[in-house]
Amino acid sequence: MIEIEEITKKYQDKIAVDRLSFTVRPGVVTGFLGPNGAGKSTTMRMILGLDRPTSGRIRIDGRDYRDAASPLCKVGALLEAKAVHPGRSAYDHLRALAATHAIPASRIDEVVDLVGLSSAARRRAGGFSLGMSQRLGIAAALLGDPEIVMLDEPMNGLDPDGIRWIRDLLSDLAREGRTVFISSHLMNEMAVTAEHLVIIGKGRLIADTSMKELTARASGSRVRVRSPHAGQLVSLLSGPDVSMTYHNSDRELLVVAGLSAREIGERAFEARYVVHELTPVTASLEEAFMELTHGSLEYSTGQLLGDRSAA
Ligand SMILES: Nc1ncnc2c1ncn2[C@@H]1O[C@H](COP(=O)(O)OP(=O)(O)OP(=O)(O)O)[C@@H](O)[C@H]1O
Repeated sequence: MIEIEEITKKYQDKIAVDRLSFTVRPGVVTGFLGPNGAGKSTTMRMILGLDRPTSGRIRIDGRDYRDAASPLCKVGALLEAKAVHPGRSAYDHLRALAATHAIPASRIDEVVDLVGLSSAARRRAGGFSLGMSQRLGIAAALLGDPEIVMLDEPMNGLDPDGIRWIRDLLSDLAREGRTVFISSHLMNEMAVTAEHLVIIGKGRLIADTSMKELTARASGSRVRVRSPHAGQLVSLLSGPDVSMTYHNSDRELLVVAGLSAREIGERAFEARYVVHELTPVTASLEEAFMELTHGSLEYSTGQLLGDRSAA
């Protein structure tokens, strides 16, 4: 378990992380989301003890990470895939890491196999593609068979096969009871990989919620209605708290907010209008994310324009 309590990180005048608190629990994959510059990498570096919070406290299974006797076996992390000596082979890179923790050579073979690098393990890591470097970084993170796995943008550079592979790997690790914490910009991938989400913007917590709750909350009560009487339904359903989107390109389709599918169906039935579709709309993670982080973007287009007009 990772417990973050009120951490703040300042770089001179810049507040990168601002009184952030959340807990990452074992047994589920937790996604860490936020727009560029939100403070994700800074938070991950602080969890690993690579950066010190200006204030606040981080505990790993109840203790400071720096107190752990064998850090690689406690937390396996991938922060920067390209941070590997370019002249070393993948195998030698892992062997050097293993030596610091008395990890046997058999474990190196296991992780190399697990990440699908067996045929490339003797090649220089400097010549690796981003996808291969990611696999090597993940192998290094898993080397100590850690209870906690923390990966910064692990899907970066992976092809669709690679993404599916990492998705399955992360679910397996969580199912084994490990704590799995991953950041990603790929919303749609996060939607099918993470069960729980921590969303930050400008260093602050925006949401700490399950994927299901988040998309349900963002979807509101929109309903897709398909009917040959869509025009008449607009008049029938209109009311003070109801808004409707009528598509010029598809005259049978209506999207209604403010009424449930049940209410719409009953009213249409009473007025004897045929309805071919009544679908409650669930927001995609991307839509939910945009809705939540709107206003938390460090460099949004609107903000840039605003800054210019003020100058
Ligand atoms: N060493 C540093 N010195 C000064 N400012 C920094 C430093 N590291 C990070 N920052 C600033 O802190 C803020 C958070 O950066 P961070 O890299 O943690 O964000 P992020 O969410 O990981 O972004 P991205 O998704 O773009 O990687 C940014 O405004 C960044 O410019």
